[in-house]
Amino acid sequence: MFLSRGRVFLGSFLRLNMAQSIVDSMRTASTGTLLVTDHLNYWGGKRVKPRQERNAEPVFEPATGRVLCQMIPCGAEEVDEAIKSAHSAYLKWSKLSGMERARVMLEAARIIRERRDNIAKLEVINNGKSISEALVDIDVAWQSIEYYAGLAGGLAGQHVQLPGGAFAYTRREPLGVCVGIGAWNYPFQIATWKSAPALACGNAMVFKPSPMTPVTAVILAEIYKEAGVPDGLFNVVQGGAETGSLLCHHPMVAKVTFTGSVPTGKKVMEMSAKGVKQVTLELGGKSPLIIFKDCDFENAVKGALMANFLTQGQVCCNGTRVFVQREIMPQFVEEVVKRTKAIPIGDPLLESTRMGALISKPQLEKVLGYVSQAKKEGAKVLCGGEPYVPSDPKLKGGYFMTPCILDNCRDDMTCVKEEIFGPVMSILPFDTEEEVIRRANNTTFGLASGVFTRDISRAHRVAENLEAGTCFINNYNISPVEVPFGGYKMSGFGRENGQVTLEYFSQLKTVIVEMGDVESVF
Ligand SMILES: NC(=O)C1=CN([C@@H]2O[C@H](COP(=O)(O)OP(=O)(O)OC[C@H]3O[C@@H](n4cnc5c(N)ncnc54)[C@H](O)[C@@H]3O)[C@@H](O)[C@H]2O)C=CC1
Ligand SMILES: C[N+](C)(C)CCCC(=O)O
Repeated sequence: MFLSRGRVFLGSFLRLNMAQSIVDSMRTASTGTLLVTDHLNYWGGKRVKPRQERNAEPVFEPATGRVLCQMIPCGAEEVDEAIKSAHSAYLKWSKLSGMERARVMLEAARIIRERRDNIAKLEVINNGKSISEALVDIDVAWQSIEYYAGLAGGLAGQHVQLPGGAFAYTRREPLGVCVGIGAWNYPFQIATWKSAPALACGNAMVFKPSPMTPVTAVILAEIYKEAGVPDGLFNVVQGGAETGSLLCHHPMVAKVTFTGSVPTGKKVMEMSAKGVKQVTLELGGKSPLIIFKDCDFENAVKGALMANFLTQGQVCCNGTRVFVQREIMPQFVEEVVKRTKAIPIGDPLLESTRMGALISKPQLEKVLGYVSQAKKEGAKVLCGGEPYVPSDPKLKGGYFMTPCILDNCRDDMTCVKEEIFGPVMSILPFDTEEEVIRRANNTTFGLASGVFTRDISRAHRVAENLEAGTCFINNYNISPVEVPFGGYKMSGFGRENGQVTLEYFSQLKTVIVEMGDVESVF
């Protein structure tokens, strides 16, 4: 699979050619040196050259602002080819036993584990997050495949006895060709969270990454192929809204699983409704993190940082509304500001870096815009919220900013109501449990929530009353693949991870068997 051909150096850049192992070459790659010229589409078991070069969009390396590659969107014919290739693989894959599918998936998980360092590096170069985080993302990715491989052999129906010796049984069957549409914040991990349960159930998938992060999903496609899936089982089509909408409208698609913003999620649901396709929507959030005065203070401070600053704050489930009980507000603010100021920002490929670059210049500007709007509305910036230029000259064109803490916030401020998707924490004081639950739930979102307290009754009472798909007690933003993840309210529906996700990628057929004679009323 990963044929190693000679590298071509262009000036000081490392240029990678088609079929050359990007992953293997990552060992020597550093920030500011990589150019990807491989074809980024993948179907029928191989990388596919774009049919036309029209509408190419440059893809940037966030840490340097340099062009990393071109993203060339797929048109209707290409989308159709990818879906047909998926359908033919589906016909073979769906006939295998769960155990047979599991064996192939375990091999894919093993290959990812073996190449984790290099896949993580490529993710960092395309996404801008720190390598320490990207390594965790890749681990969560192979764990997800391993987990669903483990469940594949257990997929089964039910036997039901009926009168007169008749009986019925149910077969748990796949849906067919599923479409995955991903966001740019966890490019490789999202592709596995969607494909692992889909493939375990016997489906095929056509995956469209975000146009800003096109490079690692195709590595996953190559790894699945190397592990032994039939050609066409997992395909990658590149593109933005237009390609995404071609996928959602295609009559051979049975289901769409989407991660991204609420407005796009609504469109995906509308388009899917026309073909009565199932949908899973994993959308944004504005999650509350509630810190009671009886918390373990050290853990609560760590939790607040974890809830806000992973992936430069570009995480859907972030706990960006940090409610702190008034009595501990001064100590909390002091400690959280001290630690936020100490976060090392810079070259995301350095092990010591804890915060890299935001995904794009427009995203950086949007986040900085939220900070100035917050100031106008009366919030006080305790630290950060400024563009940041690292001392390393190669990073001067990167999209960096200093992580920001906002105080003097009110529930009606824009920074408290809207998803910022950047490193901006809003701190809000509260007095009572009843009050904080009401305020925490006063949002159209409902993805996640968190509570720090030593009082176990209170912890479970708060968890019960928060309107969100996840509640973290005394931690935040850990992502065990064994438990369901997904939204309440406008944060979406359907789940990813956990056993229940098998339900979202399979359907039950009832088979009724008569053992006697037909009793006809005619
Ligand atoms: N919940 C989450 O994890 C994420 C939330 N967001 C939020 O969304 C904002 C904008 O980010 P975007 O990447 O532009 O999110 P988006 O929701 O526009 O895009 C997500 C995915 O949907 C695709 N898409 C866009 N329009 C489509 C259409 N009409 N039909 C089918 N697919 C379509 C995109 O190409 C991308 O692959 C962010 O600033 C953030 O607030 C963004 C990414 C992830
Ligand atoms: C991995 N985790 C839990 C921090 C975030 C995953 C959800 C997302 O796509 O933003």
